Amino acid sequence: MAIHASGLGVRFGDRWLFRGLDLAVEAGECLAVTGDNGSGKSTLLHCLYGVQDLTEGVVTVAGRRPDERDREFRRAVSVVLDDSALFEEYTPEQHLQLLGLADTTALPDIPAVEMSAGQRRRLLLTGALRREHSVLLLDEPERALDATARAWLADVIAEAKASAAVVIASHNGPLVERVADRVVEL
Ligand SMILES: Nc1ncnc2c1ncn2[C@@H]1O[C@H](COP(=O)(O)OP(=O)(O)OP(=O)(O)O)[C@@H](O)[C@H]1O
Repeated sequence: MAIHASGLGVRFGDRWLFRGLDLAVEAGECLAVTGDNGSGKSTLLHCLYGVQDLTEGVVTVAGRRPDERDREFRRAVSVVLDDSALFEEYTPEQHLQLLGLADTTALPDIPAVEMSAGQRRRLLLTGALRREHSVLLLDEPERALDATARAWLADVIAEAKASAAVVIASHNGPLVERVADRVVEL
């Protein structure tokens, strides 16, 4: 099982965001996490990437305890959690070169700092989707994308699912409908 979690719980102060959550996702599957603003979707993805401590429960991702400082873990797990993971002075081509990939994005040849929110999002998603991975974690991947880019996104997630276990947090009904095999509502 690529992602296995049992009895997950996160509490901030005296409020449990979620508790007693069990998850199992294998390669070839996409789990969508849905729920209102503030229900804990991003927090759950952060737990799966090891950047948020659990209050309760046990989780393994790609056979390991999530820890973003662990090279082997990072090698297996591709993520887009927010838009901060860009080098502001680097162009799309330079970003993709860092991953050993050719630039096929058709994004403008300008530094990230000058790009629009949707262009930044597409660059991050392209890097995460095209680098090798066995687990893919995407937090609101549709954020800032126009209709054309949302259609592209649904296609590339459906493709990625063939060889990876995928978890997306999303507010986008059509995307969830298209790519998700199962939905967990927080
Ligand atoms: N480190 C923290 N300390 C205290 N509260 C936190 C912390 N991180 C998140 N929260 C709270 O937990 C709740 C859930 O946040 P989270 O970002 O996981 O929700 P979400 O479902 O992703 O929301 P959205 O749909 O708006 O993106 C929010 O009320 C947030 O303020």
